[in-house]
Formats: sequence, C-alpha cells, structure tokens
Amino acid sequence: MADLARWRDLRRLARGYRGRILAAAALSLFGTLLALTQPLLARIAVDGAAAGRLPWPVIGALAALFAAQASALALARYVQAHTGETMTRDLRRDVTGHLLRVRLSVLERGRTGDLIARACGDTAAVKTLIAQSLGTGLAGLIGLIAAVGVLAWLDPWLLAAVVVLFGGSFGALLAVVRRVRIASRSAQSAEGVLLSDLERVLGGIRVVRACRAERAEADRLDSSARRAYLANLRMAGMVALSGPANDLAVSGAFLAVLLVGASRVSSGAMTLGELVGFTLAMTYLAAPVYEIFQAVSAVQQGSGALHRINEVLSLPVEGDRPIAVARVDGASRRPTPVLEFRDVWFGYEPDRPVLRGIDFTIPSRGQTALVGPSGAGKSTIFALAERFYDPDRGTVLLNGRDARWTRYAHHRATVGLVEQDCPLLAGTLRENLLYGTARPDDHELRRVLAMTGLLPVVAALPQGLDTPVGERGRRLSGGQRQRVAIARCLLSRPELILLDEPTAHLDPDSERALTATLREVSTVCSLMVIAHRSTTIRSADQILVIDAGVVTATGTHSELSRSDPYYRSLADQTPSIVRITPSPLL
Ligand SMILES: Nc1ncnc2c1ncn2[C@@H]1O[C@H](COP(=O)(O)OP(=O)(O)OP(=O)(O)O)[C@@H](O)[C@H]1O
Repeated sequence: MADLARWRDLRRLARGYRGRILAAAALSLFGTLLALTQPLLARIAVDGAAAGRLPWPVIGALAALFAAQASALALARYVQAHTGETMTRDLRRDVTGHLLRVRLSVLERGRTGDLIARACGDTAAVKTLIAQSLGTGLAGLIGLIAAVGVLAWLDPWLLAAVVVLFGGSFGALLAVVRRVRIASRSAQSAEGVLLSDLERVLGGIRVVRACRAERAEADRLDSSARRAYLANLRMAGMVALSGPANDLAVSGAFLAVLLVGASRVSSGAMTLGELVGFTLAMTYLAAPVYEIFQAVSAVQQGSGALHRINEVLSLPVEGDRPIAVARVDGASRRPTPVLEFRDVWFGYEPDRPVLRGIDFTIPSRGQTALVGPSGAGKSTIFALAERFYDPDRGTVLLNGRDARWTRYAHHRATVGLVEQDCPLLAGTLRENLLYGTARPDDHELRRVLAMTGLLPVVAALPQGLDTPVGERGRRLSGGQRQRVAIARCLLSRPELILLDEPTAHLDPDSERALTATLREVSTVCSLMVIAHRSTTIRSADQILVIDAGVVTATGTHSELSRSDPYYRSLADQTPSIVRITPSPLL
C-alpha cells in the first residue's frame, strides 16, 4: 500500500512536466541505442583487423557513434537537471504560498523551523529524486531491455551466465534500497527538528542569554544534529555498500563471460570479434542496471521528503466562501456599527471556551477600550475581530454583514490590527510604512506621519524615511514602533483599528504623544483599544469590561465608576486605574 501511495505521489508530482521528462528519457534512450550499435560495428572492426585489414569506414562510423552518444547523454542530463530545478522552484512556490494561507489554528500547532525545513530542504531532496529517477529510470528500463535483446542475439549462452550473476546482485540491492528509504525519512525529520530548535533559540536569544541557558540549548541542538548525523550516516553506509556490490556483480559477470567466451573461441564456437562485441555490449548492460538502481534508490530517498511536502500541502487554508449574503441586521434605523459581536462563543480547544457569549457593538467613530484581568479573553476578541479564527457559535458582523461571508482580504482591509509588541520587518522605515498598502502620495504620507507624531522622529533619523529599522524594528524605541505600526495601519485606510496598547512603561511625554495620536485617529476611523493605561481608559467613549470570557459591563468611565462594583475592584487592583479620578469631562 505504502509503495502504491509513493508511486501515486510521484506520478502526481510529474504531472505537468511529462514533456520534459519524456524528452530526457528519449535523449537518454537515444544515447543508449547509439551505444548498443557500437558492439556490432566493433565486432566487424576487430574481425577485420584480425584478418589483417583495417576497415576504416567502420572505424569512422564507430567514432561518430561515440561522439553522438556522448552528446545525447550530456543533453539528457541537462534536461533532467533543468526539470528537477523547475520542479523544485514550483514546489517551493506551492509550499510557501500554501503556508501563507494555512489557518492560524493549524499553523500554531506546527513548529516553524520544521515548516521551513519542509519548504526548503525537502523540496531540494525532491529535486534529486527527479534528476535521478524519472528520466533516467525510464531510459534505464528501456535500455536494459534493448541491451538484453542485443546480448541474446549475440550469444544466448553467455547471456544466461550474465543474468544469473546480475539477478542475484540486483535482488540484494533492492533489499538495501528499502532501508535507505527508512533512514532517509528519519534524516529529514531530524533535520526538521534541528531547524525548529535553532529557530526557537535564535528567536528567544535574549531570554536564553538572560537565563544562562546557552549550555542546555547547545546540548539540545547537538543532540538533534546528532540524530540527523546518525540517520544520514546510516543512509550513506547503505548507499556505499550498494556501490561495491554492484561493481562486484559487474566484475564477476565480466570474468564469467571472458572465461566461458575464451573456451568457446578456442573451441571455434565463436570468433574473437563476437566475444569482443559481446563484452562491449555487456558494458552497456551495466549502465541501465545502475541507472535503474539509482532511480529506485532516489525514489526511496525522496519519497520521505515528498511525503512531508504532501503533509504541508494538505493543511487546511483560509478559504473565502463563494457567496455574499444580505445584511443580518434587522430594519433598524440606527447607524450600522462597524463591528458587532452577537452571542459569540469560541475556544482554542474543543470543550474549553475562552469567549462565552460575547455581545457588543463598535460605532463607526470614536474610541472603545477593552479592560479586564489577564487571561480574560481580550486578545482573543481581537483575533476573532480580525478573523484569525471564526466563532464556534454566534456571529461577528462587519458593517451589518455576517463576517463569515465576507472575503478575508476585504475584512482585513476594513479592520486594521496593531499588536502590542508590533514587530516591524527588517527593511527601511518607508518599506515598513508602506507594507501591504497601495502607494500613497507624499501629501497623504505626511498627513499620517503628522497625525501619529512621527514627523520629528523621521527628521531625527540619519537617512529619514530610508533609514533601516533593523531586525524586527529593534533600532526604534517601543513607542516609536507602536506609532509606526499605527501609521502603517492608517495608510491602508481601515474603518476600524484594533490596538493592543503597550504595557511597558512609557515616559510621560511618550504617553501624552500616544494618547494624542489615539484621539486624532478616532476622529477619522473607529478605534478599539485593549487599554492598560488610565489616560486611554479615561478618554474612551465606551469601555467594555471583560472577565472570564464575558462582557460584564459597558459604559463610560464615570458611569462604570458609579455603577459597576467589579470595574471599581478592577481599578483597585490596577495601579494605573487606581489613579483615575472621575474626569469632569466625562
Ligand atoms: N493561541 C492560543 N492557543 C490556545 N490557547 C490560547 C491561545 N491564545 C490564548 N489562549 C488562552 O485563551 C485565554 C484568553 O487569552 P487572551 O490572550 O485572549 O487573554 P487576554 O485577556 O488578552 O490576556 P492578557 O491581558 O494577559 O493579554 C487564556 O487562558 C489563554 O491561555
């Protein structure tokens, strides 16, 4: 069954490249056929030389055949390599494109390094499989049949001796090849683990250093590297063993042919030319046998990689539903909220709900603050608002329509997200600001920079907007990164921005700058903030209190301070809220 599945995978992979594979096989076969005619001419040439006259036209034809054969085989190899490279490029495009669309809930379960290994290492392993198996294997098989035919025509008795010797060694080789497959799969997965571990360590290098865990992590990486090393070594040992076994079979067959042939020549049953012709034809038998062995061995080695690639390609992706549905809203006359949660239930794992019947509406202008203890479900509300996940029960509505029937691209263009640690990407400040947006004109860019208080920041940078921001934007301060992320979001003109406010301490100037930015932003679009600061909470037009996955209260700061005991107790526990005194403005 497993073998069948492997060949099926291989056939599916080859679909679309059949022309090139057949061209490589045809060239390879042409080369082999040219080679097979050589013994016939060689026999005439040797018999002629033995009779004392060199047949120059036959020798000339032989030389031409040698040259044509070499050219055909070189071209076949190039076509094979070209096909392998093209297929690897296409596979990588498919795997990386697929990975970018895999559902977050599925992606979060896998390990990033292993996925990188599959997208890069495994696709390269498949190239070897293609280069060594498809064209060569096919040509080898036809070449083998043709070589056997020529040998049978030359001398069936000698052929029988050859078949016995080659047959035995081929059977032994197939047994080795099976083990190669198992070793190959464990080598590929050990390399996946190694990459995952490395990615984990480099991603958290500050934590590793701060916890003085270099030694433990080095040991862990070493043991993954060792597992990959042992599996690769096992495979190399088996491949190495199979080479001499093949050579031994070839040498044994030659010796047998020369011994039996010599006695037949001396008894007059065959001429010296026939023996030379047969021996030459035998060398062309060795090549297809070796090619078939290589092909089978490559399929075994590559099938582990192909299996891992197929696993990635079968991961479920975010798919847009094909139809758009009418508004869910009733015939209400009040303005449609930009976002609404109606009795939303959601859990990352079945039977463990994190959100338990959430209801709220976000108007198309103004600022809404989400407050609540750690683990209450605030970030999860954002994840559903951004459609990283869909609710298990209930409905998320975007501008009055069930979000499940909206295209992901449209939804995320309408709802922008600025996360708390707002990582930027390596590149210049300009590239980060324009990431994912249509190129705005200079006036628009200046307006957004002014609104987010970034103009003085840009002016102070050595190359202005073209200053590189470093890996994950580390060359900017936390507050600056936050404002760049808000500016990036604003440039794509969303109707609602979700903002996870930074918890790290901001100095009074930065805090004032952020508050002013948020005020400005909430005049051009709606803003929903997971709020950790008194200033943000106090200036919000609406506050949602979240506790254990439920909205326990809704109102302004002064209303909640008066009416909601839980909000007051939350304020008592949270220093930043303790300081809040009811604002005369509220
Ligand atoms: N990706 C995830 N997979 C599984 N469980 C998760 C995931 N993200 C969050 N959780 C769990 O869901 C619950 C709510 O987490 P969430 O991050 O929404 O809370 P929060 O209110 O934003 O907390 P904080 O203020 O500390 O960020 C927690 O129990 C958390 O362990």
